[in-house]
Amino acid sequence: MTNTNPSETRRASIVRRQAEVLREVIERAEDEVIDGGRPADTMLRGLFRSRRELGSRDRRLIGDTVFAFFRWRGWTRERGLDPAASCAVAWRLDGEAPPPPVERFAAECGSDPGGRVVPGTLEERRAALQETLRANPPLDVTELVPAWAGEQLGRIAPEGVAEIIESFQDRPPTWLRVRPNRADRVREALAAQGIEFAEGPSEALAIEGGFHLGELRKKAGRTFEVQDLASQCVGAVCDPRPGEAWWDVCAGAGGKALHLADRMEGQGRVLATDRREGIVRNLKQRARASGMKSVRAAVLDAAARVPEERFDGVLIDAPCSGMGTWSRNPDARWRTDGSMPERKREIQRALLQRGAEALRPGGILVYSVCTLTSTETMEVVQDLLEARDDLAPEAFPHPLGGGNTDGAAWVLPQDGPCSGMFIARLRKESFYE
Ligand SMILES: C[S@@+](CC[C@H](N)C(=O)[O-])C[C@H]1O[C@@H](n2cnc3c(N)ncnc32)[C@H](O)[C@@H]1O
Repeated sequence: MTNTNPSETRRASIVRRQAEVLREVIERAEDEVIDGGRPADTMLRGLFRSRRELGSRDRRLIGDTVFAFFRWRGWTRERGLDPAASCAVAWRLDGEAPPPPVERFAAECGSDPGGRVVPGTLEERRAALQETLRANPPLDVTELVPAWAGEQLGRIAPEGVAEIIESFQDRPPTWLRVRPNRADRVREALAAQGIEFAEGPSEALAIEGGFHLGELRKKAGRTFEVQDLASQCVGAVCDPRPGEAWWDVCAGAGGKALHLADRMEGQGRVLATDRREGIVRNLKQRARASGMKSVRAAVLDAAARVPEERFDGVLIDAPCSGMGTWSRNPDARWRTDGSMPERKREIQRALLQRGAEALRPGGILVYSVCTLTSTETMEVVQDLLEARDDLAPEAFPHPLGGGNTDGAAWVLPQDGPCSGMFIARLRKESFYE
């Protein structure tokens, strides 16, 4: 008769169940994300809604595995490892031993190549995996992104491609934007909840680990917004003054519109538009919850129509290929095709033209995109300057230090660490009207 320990039996059954769910989720991820182009976080949200039996630990395990799978796909799946082995190797490359359900999933497929857990530099991780896989041709850092992306990065940072790709392989912290004069309250609330944080530029705070946003809100109220550091840099480049009127053309959920209003200390006006109705509804709720009376939200297709009013400042945070967000959304690199920058360039050009029309003489136009392609950044600004002789680049201090710019700045993902962003500032000549 064998002696079975009930808690071990229970643990084994949990591991078996989690391994089964992982198998199903990774299969779905291949179909829906790679073939169907659906963002991995949207897929996971849908899955968790339909599978209420999955607890918070299951959800964390699944989420971490799916994101690691996509983060390292260029060296695993794309190099012929099967999905289960790709998951196990991805955990090691992230610097942790694969948890038992991942080990079991890989063992069932008989495919785990093993190897060391490597928390070091990207080159150390590459070398360790090279030794394990004896890959031929040898693994290269540029394989961690699609070839078109490597080529675009080479155009904006010929010497810095490897460093940018390395920054895509680590998860950036969650950044909080502290609202004016609320820094003490936010810090107290974080300390009261035992949430560790680091100080960033302009009172931005970085939280490395997970935390419960709802609980923090209960304690700190609307004294902060969750906003990536690169996105906070856009508000700094706009630098709106109290009393001004600004148009945030592509306001989305309103992160930057609220920042503009805060920087004007509520004494000014921000028209925040987006062509998507649902997101404008969210924006209205968010502005109301933050007590921001100076933000007015409206649905508008800005490529087709501009408001009658003329503005002191126009911000165009345009739709783009999103390469700057690849550390937060590692799956995006495998579902974005190389024609996207060229396709986005068309809408970016149209939005910039409309934005320029809505500026008063002497007004400021700020163009930002969370991407690192040349096609959607310098080339779009060049197109605009060729099309309109009433606009000129205006120098501004780099928002993360490092001196004055000549009218355009890169925020690189390794600078924060944060998302990557391009920001240009132009002024409309005043003698044209
Ligand atoms: C990069 S996102 C904006 C993010 C937002 N500014 C923020 O800080 O959260 C781009 C936005 O542009 C919007 N958009 C795309 N085409 C548009 C158009 N023709 N007119 C207005 N908004 C548009 C999209 O719906 C999307 O929300």
